[in-house]
Amino acid sequence: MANKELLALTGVGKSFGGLKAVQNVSLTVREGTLTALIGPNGAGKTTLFALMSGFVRPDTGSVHLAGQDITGQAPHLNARLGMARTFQIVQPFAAQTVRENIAVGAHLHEPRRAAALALATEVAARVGLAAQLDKPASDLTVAGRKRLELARALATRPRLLLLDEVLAGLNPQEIAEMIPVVRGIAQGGVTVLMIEHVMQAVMNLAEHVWVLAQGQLIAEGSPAAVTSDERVIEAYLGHGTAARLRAAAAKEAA
Ligand SMILES: Nc1ncnc2c1ncn2[C@@H]1O[C@H](COP(=O)(O)OP(=O)(O)OP(=O)(O)O)[C@@H](O)[C@H]1O
Repeated sequence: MANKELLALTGVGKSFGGLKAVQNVSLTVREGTLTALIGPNGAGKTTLFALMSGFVRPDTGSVHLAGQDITGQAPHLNARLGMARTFQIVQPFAAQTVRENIAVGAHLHEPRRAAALALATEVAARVGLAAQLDKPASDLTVAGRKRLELARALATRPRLLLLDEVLAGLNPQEIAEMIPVVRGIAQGGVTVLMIEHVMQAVMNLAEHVWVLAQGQLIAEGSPAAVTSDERVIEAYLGHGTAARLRAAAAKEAA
């Protein structure tokens, strides 16, 4: 039997002035899945995350979390319902330790300081930051900051985690090290939806992929299916690319 619907978007749209950043997007994220949202630069992915999580109110359509209408509801209320989000640009409290930074997330459900710090320690182990807990956040490398961003979100004990390019800016080795961290989070029972440009990670991790181009969903399916979809190739590489690639392959085979 298919898993329960956790997040459902119906006809969601948002314009900025004359620019239709997201248009009529409907999709359903099922509980316990690890899925991805991909698309060329400026396709509307981050805006769609903002619409899901309440940072931006949609002009049209609705957003439901576990059956509850949360359309336009403020992010901190959505966080209480179990939705956490990371940001592309990581901004830790630089002077605070890694443990204290993670505890900020833990305070969502845990008012007691000692308990929040204990949860921070536990979460740090899940993202490979256990050895860095007492360092100031400013000492972390880019890869470390990405892990910290993940840990802060995880410390809110989310049911649904929205990851906005957690692999951006990492080198191939750091990416390879981060992939099992993300998989481990999903295996721990958190539903994960990630925006990701690193296709190796999408192929490796996602069981289902949505493709956004110019604000609209143009394809969805398994990673293998969407990356061989002509509309997707054209959206990334420009009109006529699929035909050119086919012609080049035919020429090579001849
Ligand atoms: N607050 C805003 N005001 C005006 N325009 C915006 C705003 N936020 C996003 N946009 C525009 O909406 C479009 C979609 O942007 P968005 O950041 O959602 O795309 P993206 O797919 O996340 O891109 P990238 O992969 O480059 O991060 C872009 O043309 C962007 O310039």
